[in-house]
Amino acid sequence: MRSLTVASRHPGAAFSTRRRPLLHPAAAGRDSTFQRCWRWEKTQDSSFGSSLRTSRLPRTVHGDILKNLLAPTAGAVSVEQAEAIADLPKGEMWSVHKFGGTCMGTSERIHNVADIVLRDPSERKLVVVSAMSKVTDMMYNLVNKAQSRDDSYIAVLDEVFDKHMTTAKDLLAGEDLARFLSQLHADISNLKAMLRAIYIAGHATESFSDFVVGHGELWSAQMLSYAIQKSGTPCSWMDTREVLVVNPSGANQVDPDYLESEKRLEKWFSRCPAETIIATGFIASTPENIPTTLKRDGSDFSAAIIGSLVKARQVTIWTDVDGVFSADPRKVSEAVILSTLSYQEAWEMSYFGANVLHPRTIIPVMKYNIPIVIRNIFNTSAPGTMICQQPANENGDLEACVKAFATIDKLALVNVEGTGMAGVPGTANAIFGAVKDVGANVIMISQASSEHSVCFAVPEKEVALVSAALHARFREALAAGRLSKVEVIHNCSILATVGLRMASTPGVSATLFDALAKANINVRAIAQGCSEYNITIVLKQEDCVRALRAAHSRFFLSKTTLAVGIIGPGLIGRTLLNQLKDQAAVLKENMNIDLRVMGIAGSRTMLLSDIGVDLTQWKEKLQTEAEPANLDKFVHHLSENHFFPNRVLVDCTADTSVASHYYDWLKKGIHVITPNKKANSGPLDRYLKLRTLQRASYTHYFYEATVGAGLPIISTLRGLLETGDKILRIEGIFSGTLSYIFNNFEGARTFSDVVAEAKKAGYTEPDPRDDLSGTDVARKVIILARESGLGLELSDIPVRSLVPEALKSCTSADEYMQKLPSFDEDWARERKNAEAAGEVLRYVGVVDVVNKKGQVELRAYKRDHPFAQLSGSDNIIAFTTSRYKDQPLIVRGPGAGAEVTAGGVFCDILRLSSYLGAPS
Ligand SMILES: NC(=O)c1ccc[n+]([C@@H]2O[C@H](COP(=O)([O-])OP(=O)(O)OC[C@H]3O[C@@H](n4cnc5c(N)ncnc54)[C@H](O)[C@@H]3O)[C@@H](O)[C@H]2O)c1
Ligand SMILES: N[C@@H](CCO)C(=O)O
Ligand code: NA
Repeated sequence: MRSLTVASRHPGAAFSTRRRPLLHPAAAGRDSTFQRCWRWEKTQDSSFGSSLRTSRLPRTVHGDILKNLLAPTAGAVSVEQAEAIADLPKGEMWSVHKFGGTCMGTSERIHNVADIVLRDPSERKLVVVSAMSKVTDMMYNLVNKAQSRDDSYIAVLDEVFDKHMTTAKDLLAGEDLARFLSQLHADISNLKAMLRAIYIAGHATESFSDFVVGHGELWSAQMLSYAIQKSGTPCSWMDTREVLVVNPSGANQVDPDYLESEKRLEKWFSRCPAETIIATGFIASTPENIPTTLKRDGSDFSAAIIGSLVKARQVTIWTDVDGVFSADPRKVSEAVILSTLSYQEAWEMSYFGANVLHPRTIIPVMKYNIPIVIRNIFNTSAPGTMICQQPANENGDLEACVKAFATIDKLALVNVEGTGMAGVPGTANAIFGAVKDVGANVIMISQASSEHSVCFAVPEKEVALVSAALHARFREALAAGRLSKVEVIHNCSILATVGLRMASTPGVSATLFDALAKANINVRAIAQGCSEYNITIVLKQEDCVRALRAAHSRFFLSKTTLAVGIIGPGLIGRTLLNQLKDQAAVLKENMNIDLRVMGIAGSRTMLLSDIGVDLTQWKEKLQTEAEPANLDKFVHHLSENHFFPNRVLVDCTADTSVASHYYDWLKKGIHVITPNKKANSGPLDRYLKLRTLQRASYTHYFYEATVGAGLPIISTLRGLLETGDKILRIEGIFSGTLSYIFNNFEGARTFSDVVAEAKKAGYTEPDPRDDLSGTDVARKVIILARESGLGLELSDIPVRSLVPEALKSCTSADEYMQKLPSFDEDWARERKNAEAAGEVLRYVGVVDVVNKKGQVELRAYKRDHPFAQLSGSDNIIAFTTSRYKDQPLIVRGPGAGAEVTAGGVFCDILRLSSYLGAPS
């Protein structure tokens, strides 16, 4: 696979390749790596080629000239080597290699190629080579210049000469060098004469051009052959125009004539029995012996055809990538090299933009089950990818059924709809006839069996013509209402999932669509042929990379990648960031969960990252690299990062305005996790709207830490409800702060001291009056009440406030804390009254589900009551239900504090990961 470039499916531009812009800044940083991994193949039918092929001379005239010109190279096999061999040597002993232009780029590389060939222990080796890199383009260029009567073709030809002369001088010596240079001189002077003729005529025929261009291969084959001979191994070179016979079969395509080629090959072998043969790639002859080429990827094709003619043991295509990737590694950093691919899979992959091997390259070898191995010449330790009949590593699991993913961008969907199509033969014919008439290429087609609509994808640049043609073709049907519309959906992409064994394995498509649904990706159209090698999905172009990553991670790594945005790096937020920092590597290693904090937003500044903030330095970076906080920009940054299929915002503020955005975030497909109680205890209609939206979508909203911090309160309640238990009453101490205060308000201690201590310990809300006023507990009661199905508002809960009337008007938490000691006397009195009765004070909340009520109050409990036994910031929550009627289900433990709360939020993040497909 040389590039994962999407080739346009336009008939005329079928094989042009274009380098895509780098998509991932992280990938840009690794440029050197993927330079190596993703080579951009030179285009052999470059723009020069097409213009050259338009003018034609009568075959007989220039055919003769060319036959004569061919004569000098026909002597490539030395007479001394000629020896009659009765049978063409075939079978297991042949190993075929193909080295592309990059492999043959310099004398050093040619030397390296020679080494690789010599190291192959096969009895017989046939090595197909391309021209040195850039030479084919230079050759087309000089023909183009000559036919446009541009004198500078001579300079280009000199350049070509110099390049080969310098390389040969580096590589060869003595007689070999002299022989090569004399051939080179002869060829160049022939070419000069020929180009001069083209210059005078002002045009070149396709055959003239092919003849000129093919010299690149003739020279590289000779140089390699001499280089191998230098080591003492007999080696001949083959001008494949003598052997390979092909017939033109349409625009830019040829069909090999296997029978004729086999005969000629037999003849060639009878003259030259060498065990190591270097053959020219790309070039061939017509049945009339007129030089031609095998067009794009021609050398791969040459190797495959020759491989099939000699029934080779294996065809190795040497290139500059380690093998075929499971997806474009620029888009999916976790893409893996596939050890095997079936012929059909390789075929599908190349069609879908992964330039694995041109499909036609596979046809000749497939017939004889000859494996093709793609290997990296710059990394010979990599085993490469073997394309063969049956993938070798079958382990029967679902994941192995899907081999790879590919994408095609810049498409439009066309939808032709109407009731008049059903049961009317010829509708499809009329639609696609109109499409053909404007020369557009149809990439996928989908029609439901109701026959109510036909939907198909074409390249975006062709859709305007297609739409106009369809409107013209169906004007009457549209006017009469037999067709309701011809609709175009722009900016689409295709995601293709490829795998031979999808056909026989249930659940593949379910898994695929599940991964997409969880990444909140909308599927516009689907196509799967009955071969089931491929499931094609059309989606919005902006979703394409995310879809690719979601699907890839689901099948290949089960790695759930989650982009996390953290809002409010206060006590809980920063504790969570530290916990994430400590645990991220373990999660990645053991659970295949890749958590990336893409941004941290405080109230004044925010820090954004495209690949994930370095959590060992987030605090410093939030100082030095931050920008002014802007929540819209922050959310946009997270949602527009298409490299991460799943996004979650973690709201660690206590802010009502932040909470008011949850609805929009969920709507955008961003999951929300929070310890902030404001959304669930705010206005009931808003809460219900939020829950309704979330329940109807694939987005998740988790808020375990809003009640009892890290204690499993919400999840316990959910478990009871979802399994059909009936909640009768929930009663408990829900405030860590107030629990701490009353557990420690003993002996000589003053109330204000203990409050200050709770604040210092991180139990209180940012403003401790939220705790002391009972509002915080009331919010928790509301959250649990609503969770239990009660439609209560915060104002429905009677609350006993512990904030003295005089302090309610304090403008800040600090002022409140300063003034609090003046009320210590009052508190001491209340406590003593309780103690006199053998009781303790506890601040409790009640959800009375039976009577649909909630309540928050300060109560006195006997010393032996479970509520009197608490310590620290313990919460205790008792669920009385139909099943737990006599003895309530009790959850108890620290219900406030940085570590336990952040731990509860972290737990929600992992819960989300497992909902998204992380292993349990
Ligand atoms: N402390 C606990 O034990 C505990 C337990 C359960 C739940 N909670 C909840 O956790 C949340 C955080 O509590 P905390 O103790 O960390 O509070 P905190 O005051 O230490 O942190 C809140 C942070 O949010 C920032 N912030 C406020 N508004 C913002 C905005 N609009 N945009 C960006 N940032 C904003 C603040 O600057 C601050 O850094 C609260 O909702 C609280 O109810 C806390
Ligand atoms: N301030 C809260 C934090 C936990 O929600 C408490 O004291 O319980
Ligand atoms: Na909890």
